Amino acid sequence: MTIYFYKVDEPYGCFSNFSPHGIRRKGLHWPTVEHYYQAHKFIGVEDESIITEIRNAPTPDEAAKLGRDPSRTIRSNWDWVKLGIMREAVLAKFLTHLEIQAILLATEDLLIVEDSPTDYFWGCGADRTGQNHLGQMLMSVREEIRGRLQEKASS
Ligand SMILES: Nc1c(N[C@@H]2O[C@H](COP(=O)(O)O)[C@@H](O)[C@H]2O)[nH]c(=O)[nH]c1=O
Repeated sequence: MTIYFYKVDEPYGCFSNFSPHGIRRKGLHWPTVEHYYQAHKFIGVEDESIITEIRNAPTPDEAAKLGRDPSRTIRSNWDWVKLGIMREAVLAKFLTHLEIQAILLATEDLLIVEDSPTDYFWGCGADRTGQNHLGQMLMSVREEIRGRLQEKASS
């Protein structure tokens, strides 16, 4: 069995970066992982006010829209750093919100796939041949949390 997810209001919607599970990083609150991810496209760029604008966006869709605005220049090393930034945020999300941590752990060793019809990097794309980096990340976070809990139980 494979777990497919995409929209927040569909099964396993809590695995989406758009789910309403905030994280705290370096003293700041981020309403969703998507807000955090999109804002980090602009660290070190000339006008960093966009970072606050994205953090304050009323919805993750609005944050993504701002982050994807083609008229703005994103940091030049984005493709090198985006996986690390996303993992940090996804791990923080599942360490913070125990009710969704339980949902993630209950998937045991099942394959998790972001069933995005358009995204062949984070998701599987329309024909399901995409790289599924978000699904892979969720499985790696699942493994890490499982290890941490085992360590805690045996100490
Ligand atoms: N879930 C979901 C999306 N997918 C998310 O989009 C992000 C990638 O953004 P980018 O690097 O700017 O292309 C990443 O968090 C991926 O999981 N996109 C959407 O427009 N709506 C949605 O409900």
